[in-house]
Amino acid sequence: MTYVTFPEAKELDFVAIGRLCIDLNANEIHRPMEETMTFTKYVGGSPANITIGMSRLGMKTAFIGKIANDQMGRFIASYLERNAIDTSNVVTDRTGAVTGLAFTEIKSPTDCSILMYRDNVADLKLTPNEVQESLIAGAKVLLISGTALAQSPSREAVFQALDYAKKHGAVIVFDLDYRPYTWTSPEETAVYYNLAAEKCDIVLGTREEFDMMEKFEHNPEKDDHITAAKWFDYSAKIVIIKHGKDGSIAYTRDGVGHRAKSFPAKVVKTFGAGDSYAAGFIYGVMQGWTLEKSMEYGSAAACIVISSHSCSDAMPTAAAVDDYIERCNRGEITAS
Ligand SMILES: Nc1ncnc2c1ncn2[C@@H]1O[C@H](COP(=O)(O)OP(=O)(O)O)[C@@H](O)[C@H]1O
Ligand SMILES: O=C(O)C[C@@H](O)[C@H](O)C(=O)COP(=O)(O)O
Repeated sequence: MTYVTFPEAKELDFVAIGRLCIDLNANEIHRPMEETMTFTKYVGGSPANITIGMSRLGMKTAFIGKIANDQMGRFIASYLERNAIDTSNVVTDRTGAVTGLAFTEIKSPTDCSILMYRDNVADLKLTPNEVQESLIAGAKVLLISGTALAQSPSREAVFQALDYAKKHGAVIVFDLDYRPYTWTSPEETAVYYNLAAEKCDIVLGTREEFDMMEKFEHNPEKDDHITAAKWFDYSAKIVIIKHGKDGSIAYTRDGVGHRAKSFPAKVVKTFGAGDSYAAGFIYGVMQGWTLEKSMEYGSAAACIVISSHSCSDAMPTAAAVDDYIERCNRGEITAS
């Protein structure tokens, strides 16, 4: 059964809009940030990670965003280019804005946190008139990410991109990617998330992220069915609610909740799971696979990334995901 139809005659498979940042992942793991002395630098930012994941899986990709006019911004642009991502709509800021930094703390495989430095960041300065209509017109999928809605003018740039995607028939994916520190109030957050979600074909988020969106709803039991059903009155065809290592459920308009098996992983850190899952899942549905198989693919990609030190740089190729699934099926990989 096909739940989403992707436009065929478009040369670009996937374009994402949102933040391009730097992850600084602790080298000395299993200790608090206070005791961490060295970090490894990677490209970061959830939509950037997903785009790198899609590119590694063999998809033709592009990114719409804004980078700082400094060494970090140039590092990001060159990493995207080396990963075959079209950067023609990656704009350089001219106002002195900086690159967002995410310092990660890896206290244990289950206790990880992120310390964000996001004052005056370039990514939130993308303006609507910098979004290229022609790029979105030529793409099968537009992915938006919630953090870009946190401030103007990036917020308006995302709504402009949504408008172009609707006009040109791109499938719109919304990764909720809720990062509270970028927002000023829960009410503002819920309003803008809901306005954007109304326009999207596929909505992906954790239970906690959907809870945030239900600020003005009545769902006391945090029932996934109730959460998903709301979006089928708008544009959504698939709503995925993720539950960490307990897996995820994809709801469809027929009321069915599709579940897929998850895989064991030797977990180094928890972050990066959602981004790699999104890349694997979107890749799968674009191949015409069942939702279950696509979710499995996303889960296996997530296992590879959480077993690694980075998010972006660890994004697997299709051969690596296939190999991981085969090794799990042969019982060669066990949980940590
Ligand atoms: N410890 C784990 N072991 C195996 N798979 C995991 C683990 N944590 C996450 N995953 C996989 O990654 C997916 C997304 O993870 P989740 O933690 O829900 O997202 P996010 O990183 O956005 O919070 C899950 O649905 C699951 O398939
Ligand atoms: O999104 C960011 O700015 C930081 C990411 O690069 C980071 O590594 C991360 O948190 C990944 O998010 P997740 O996949 O939702 O766990």
